[in-house]
Amino acid sequence: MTKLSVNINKIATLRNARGANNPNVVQVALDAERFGAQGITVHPRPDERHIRYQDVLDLSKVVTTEFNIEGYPDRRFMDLIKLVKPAQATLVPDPPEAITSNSGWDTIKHLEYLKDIVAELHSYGTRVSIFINPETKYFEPAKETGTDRVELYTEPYAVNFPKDKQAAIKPYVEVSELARQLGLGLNAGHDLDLHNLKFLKEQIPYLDEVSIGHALVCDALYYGLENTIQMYRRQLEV
Ligand SMILES: CC(=O)[C@@H](O)[C@H](O)COP(=O)(O)O
Ligand SMILES: NCC(=O)COP(=O)(O)O
Repeated sequence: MTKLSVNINKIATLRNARGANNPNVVQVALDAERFGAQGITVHPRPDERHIRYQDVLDLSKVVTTEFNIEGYPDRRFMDLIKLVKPAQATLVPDPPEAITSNSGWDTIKHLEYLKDIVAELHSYGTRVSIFINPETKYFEPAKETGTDRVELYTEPYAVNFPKDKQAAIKPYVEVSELARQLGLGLNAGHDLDLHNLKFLKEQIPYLDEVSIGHALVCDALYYGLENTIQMYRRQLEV
C-alpha cells in the first residue's frame, strides 16, 4: 500500500498572509487525518515563509498518523528532530534562498556528511529518507549513508508527463528497481497531482509513500479538503 502524506506548507502560507491564525494549521492537520491523510508532512524552511518551527512543536503533540519533517540538516533542523522525534525526517539539499526544492542530494559528493547526519537521526529513533534525483549513480551511495528510504524528486516527471508519459516515467522505474534491489524504502514527492499520480503508482506499485502538498491544496480550493484527500487516495488504489 502506498501511503498519502499531506504536506501542509501551503496552509501555513495562507495563514501567514494575514498574520493571525486562520486557517489554523493544527486544526487542518487533524482534519486532514480524519479525511484520510495517512501522514502529515511539513517543511520548516529557515526563513519560516510558511511552516514555522513552533508549528512543528504544536503539530508533534497532536498528529496521530506519520509525522514527516523535511529540511536541510542544519543544526536548527537537527535539534528540532531531536526534540520532536518524528516518524520520519526527509533530508533535502535546499539552500535557504531556494523558492522550493529543486534537486535531490549528490550522495557521491556528500556521502560522508550524510552518513553522519543519518547516524545522528537514527540515534533519535527517527526513520530517515533522502531526497534524490532519478539517476542510478546516486543510489548505491545513498544506501551507503545508512538511510532507510529515498524520496524520488518527481518534478521532472511532472513536467514531462503531459508531453510523453512513457518517457517521463522511464528513469523513475529504472531507479526504483535499483532501490528495491538495494533494500531501500521508496518515497516520492514534488509536483505530484491528480493528473500524474495514478500513472506513477501503476508503474511503481511498491512505493511506500507519496508526499503531496501544493497541488492538493490548490485542488482543495475547488473540491474541498475532505473530497480532495479522498480523490488523491483513490489515485493510489490501483
Ligand atoms: C521536498 C519537496 O519537494 C517539498 O516537500 C517541499 O517541501 C516543497 O516546499 P515548498 O512547499 O516550500 O514549495
Ligand atoms: N516531498 C514532497 C512534498 O512534501 C510536497 O511537494 P509538493 O506536492 O508541494 O510539490
